Amino acid sequence: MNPFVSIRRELHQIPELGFQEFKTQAYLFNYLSTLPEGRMTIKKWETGLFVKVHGLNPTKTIGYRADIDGLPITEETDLPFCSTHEGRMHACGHDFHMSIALGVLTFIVNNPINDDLLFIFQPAEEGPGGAEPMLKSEVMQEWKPDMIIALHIAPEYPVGTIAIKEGLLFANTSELFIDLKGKGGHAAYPHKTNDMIVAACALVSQLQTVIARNVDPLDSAVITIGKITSGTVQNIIAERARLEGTIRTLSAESMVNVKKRVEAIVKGIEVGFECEANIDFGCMYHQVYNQETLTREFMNYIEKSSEMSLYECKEAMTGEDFGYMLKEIPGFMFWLGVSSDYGLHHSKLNPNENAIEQAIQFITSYLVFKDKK
Ligand SMILES: CC(=O)N[C@@H](CCC[C@H](N)C(=O)O)C(=O)O
Repeated sequence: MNPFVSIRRELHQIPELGFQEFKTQAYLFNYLSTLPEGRMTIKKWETGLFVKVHGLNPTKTIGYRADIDGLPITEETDLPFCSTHEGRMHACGHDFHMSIALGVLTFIVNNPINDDLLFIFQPAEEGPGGAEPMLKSEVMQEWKPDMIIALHIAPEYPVGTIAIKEGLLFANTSELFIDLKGKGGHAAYPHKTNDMIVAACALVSQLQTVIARNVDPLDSAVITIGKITSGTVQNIIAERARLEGTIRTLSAESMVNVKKRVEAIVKGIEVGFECEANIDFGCMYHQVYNQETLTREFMNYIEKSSEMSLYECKEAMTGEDFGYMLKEIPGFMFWLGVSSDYGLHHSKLNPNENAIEQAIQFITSYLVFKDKK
């Protein structure tokens, strides 16, 4: 078996949430310690790592970022190497991202190029966001790369495909947490209570009118409520409800407008249901915007290669805090086809592992091409 497939399987078994990636960090660190000393400098940052691979005669530094956190999902794949952490799963492919990054890093350590490379193993991409604080860290300021790249697995594309576009690739995002507090009581006396389950249901429906009626149909936005918590038992009217969700917009202006509308609607619920409401917009991610020249050059490189097919995709409503890095450092992100029947954030996501070796070879050859360019 390809060693980086084994590594992926080992990492797959130990998914950890954002800023709790202690075992993952130790695993990465231990692996890196097996590589020849002298060619690398490793610096720990929170639960992540910066690894500088020293070039032979550097004129620039190329950054490569891999995110390392898992999701609060109970895995349902039945794979022999499925998650050993209850209620946690690498359901967004970060196990792939890490093993591919280690494969590329290993190749370059053993076959040095002229330029320096900076590998960034970043915690907390799923939230609350590790990219922005990592970018502001002293290490990054000292080792700031001249360009930076990252990939994300794409279950919907076949292995051997890279999907990418110039400019906007991923949306602006904001988390959304809404707490409602009313008056609970006996199920048989609704007139003496303010039922927060009824209020929460009304709120979910009304929030969808923001997308349908307040956003230009030629723009795009999403409000998803992914979790509602409320109630204690079947015959008690719920005093509290909590809605957890996310807002996505293609433009930064739309995000401001959508948030204003969310606030107005929540105010209306407060008045209409005589309850207290609190909104917390949680963490926000800047859009992922691919720098045009570097992206076009990469696309041309794919087209000339026999290893990968290029698919020029549309932008997606997914979010990625890599957007913060791209805001300050020119570069791009791309989708790597891994053909899985189940999508990202699904408990049965099962990406095709053949994509790992292919990606390592392709990215390595691209870095060699970029060397000294
Ligand atoms: C690629 C991907 O799936 N990223 C996540 C990022 C989540 C950001 C934040 N927790 C939010 O929900 O807004 C995504 O859900 O798109």
